[in-house]
Amino acid sequence: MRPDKPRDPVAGPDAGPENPYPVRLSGPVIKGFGRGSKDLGIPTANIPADDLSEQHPELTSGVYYGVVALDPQNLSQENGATNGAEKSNSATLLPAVLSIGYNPFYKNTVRSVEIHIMPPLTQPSPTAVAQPKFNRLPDFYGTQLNLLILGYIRPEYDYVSLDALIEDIRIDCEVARQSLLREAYQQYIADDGKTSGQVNEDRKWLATFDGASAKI
Ligand SMILES: Cc1cc2nc3c(=O)[nH]c(=O)nc-3n(C[C@H](O)[C@H](O)[C@H](O)COP(=O)(O)O)c2cc1C
Ligand SMILES: Nc1ncnc2c1ncn2[C@@H]1O[C@H](COP(=O)(O)OP(=O)(O)O)[C@@H](O)[C@H]1O
Ligand SMILES: [Mg+2]
Repeated sequence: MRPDKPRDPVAGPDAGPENPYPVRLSGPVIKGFGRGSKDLGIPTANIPADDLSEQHPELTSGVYYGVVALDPQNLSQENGATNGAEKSNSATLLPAVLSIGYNPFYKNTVRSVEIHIMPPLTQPSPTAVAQPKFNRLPDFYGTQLNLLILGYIRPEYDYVSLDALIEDIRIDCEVARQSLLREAYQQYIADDGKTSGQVNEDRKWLATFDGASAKI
């Protein structure tokens, strides 16, 4: 059960991602149990978790933050995730908060990787208020998703109620946002012209789909 104590406003060191982060994950967006939008009002893009334990033993079950890119070739033109960009080769990098594990509140028997994509950091946060509106984009099932995990937030918990789970995910969104707004993390999303070699490599990887490098 979730411990009854206040949450830290940020997670991970201010200086930037610490070993083993950044961690790269990618896969096609698949169907989950259909609860994210329906039960919680919080859509999560699920990607396959089959090889996770072998490929990434460092990713223990829990909540993480990072940056995602969706393959622009597979997104419809009206999809908000492209920020109105044409159905072309330009990938948008967006902040994300995700859960890896068995969702103890729902007692799943299979592990899942579920990513909630947040609005750009330049927009006001819709989850900073007590009556949050979680970000909703047009559906993008089947689209390739690249994810760079930059830090760990907390373990997964069971909750006394659905409202308590939703409130903790709302706080996760705020922790992810405040964590990513730090200079050493923001450079993964917004190119300030000062990015170092490895950060550029990670940004390039994020925008690469099926061997083709998309423009960012
Ligand atoms: C940031 C974040 C944190 C989450 N934390 C928990 C948690 O602590 N315990 C839990 O049971 N589920 C947690 N979840 C998972 C939700 O229960 C899950 O998104 C929901 O069951 C939707 O599943 P679906 O994609 O299969 O429909 C979290 C999800 C997100 C996006
Ligand atoms: N902000 C968002 N973050 C993640 N997925 C979103 C978002 N907005 C819309 N979606 C869409 O909603 C789907 C997830 O909804 P969800 O209710 O969790 O269903 P499922 O159980 O199939 O994962 C995603 O696969 C994606 O197509
Ligand atoms: Mg989902």
